[in-house]
Amino acid sequence: MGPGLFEVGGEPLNHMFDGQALIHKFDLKDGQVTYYRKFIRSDAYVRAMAENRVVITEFGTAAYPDPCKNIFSRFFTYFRGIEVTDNCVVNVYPIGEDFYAVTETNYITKVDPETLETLEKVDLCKYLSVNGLTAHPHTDSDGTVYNVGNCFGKNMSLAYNIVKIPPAQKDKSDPIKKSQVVVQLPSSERLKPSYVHSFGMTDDHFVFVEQPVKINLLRFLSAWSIRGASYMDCFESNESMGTWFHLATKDPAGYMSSHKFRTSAFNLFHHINAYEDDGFIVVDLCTWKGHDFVYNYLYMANVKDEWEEVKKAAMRAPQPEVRRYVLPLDIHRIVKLNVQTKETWVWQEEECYPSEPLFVPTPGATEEDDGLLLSIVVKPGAERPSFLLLLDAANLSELARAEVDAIVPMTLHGTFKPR
Ligand SMILES: CCC[C@@H](CCO)COc1cccc([C@H](O)CCN)c1
Ligand SMILES: [Fe+2]
Repeated sequence: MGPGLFEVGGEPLNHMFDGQALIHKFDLKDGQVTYYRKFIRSDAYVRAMAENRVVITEFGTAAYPDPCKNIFSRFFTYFRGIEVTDNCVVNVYPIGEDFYAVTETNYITKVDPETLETLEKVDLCKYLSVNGLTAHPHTDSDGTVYNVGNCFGKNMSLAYNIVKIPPAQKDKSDPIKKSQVVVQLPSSERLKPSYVHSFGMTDDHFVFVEQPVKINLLRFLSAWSIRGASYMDCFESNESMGTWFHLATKDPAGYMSSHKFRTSAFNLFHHINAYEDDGFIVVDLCTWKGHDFVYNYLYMANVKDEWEEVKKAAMRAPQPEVRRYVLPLDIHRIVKLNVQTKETWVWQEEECYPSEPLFVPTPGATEEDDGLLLSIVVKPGAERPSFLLLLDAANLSELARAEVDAIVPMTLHGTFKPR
């Protein structure tokens, strides 16, 4: 899938993601490759061709009111709200035995993978409480499709919904009719959910990265009454949140509210990989440093100059950086991480909640980790619910514990005072 037409009725489409959806097929058969392509007959495309103008507002191009309509009908058009675009310019993927061309709104378009014909426009809002789904689903080996999308509904605080679409049905019914929201994730800011382009999935977990590129809902939900607003006008950067990682379990599906992690600000479009390793979730991402929206560099104007100039300008734009984040699944433990070798040592025990460990160096020590770690551990429900733990700071092996006959409420910080 990709954009194939950047001008309608002599009017340019402003942004790379506004181009009208063109589906391409390279057919490899008997040593021959045959290339086919066809414009998707989305409503956006069909109506633009019929009226010879941009009728449906695209990602970075606002549709202008119908010049043939009088001022009153144009006035009421504004208040009918946006006609969400179905220009499925981004990807094509299978759901059950069908193939859908998609963008990131609530409209997906069933296509015939043989003839590239446009078959049916499907409104996901009929089956799911989402305003859209990403163009990057994950598909399990059994054909179950998982995806995530913004949900502007409700009280707008549960802003991201992970959905599950079952595999092809024996009774040949449409799997989309059996799709469901399996996890709801909270937004860092009630009225400003993050733009989401993709997510991570391991055998047992979902990884959702909440980036500092925000959709200003007040602008988005009112924008269409303001002349000439497009989706791109509704984004803004949160300059203080950094980037948040959220985790959820897959089966049973559930948000892990205690597993929130935060790092420096970056734009994220594509997860590379995510897998589980020895109690950690390894997340590989293609990141773009900073909170300014990288899509601001993708206006067509930036690529219409002389090609050498365009290439120079592209090098001045933000550059992608592959990053690996390793998230601990069990965070009720004491971890030592050698930041050079990435080697880790762990002390943990079921239902134990250790305090911040205190380091006590061995007198005369020369090695930085030659000494003891002291931690006050709370073990709710145990016969002796609290103990002082002594660990060898070099490898976190337990040297001793002193159980006390009292419930020690959780502690924050402390100091070791030598005799
Ligand atoms: C304010 C942003 C709204 C979200 C949908 C709500 O979940 C994105 O909406 C569009 C609309 C048009 C084209 C696109 C393209 O897919 C972008 C590039 N992948 C996205
Ligand atoms: Fe993408």
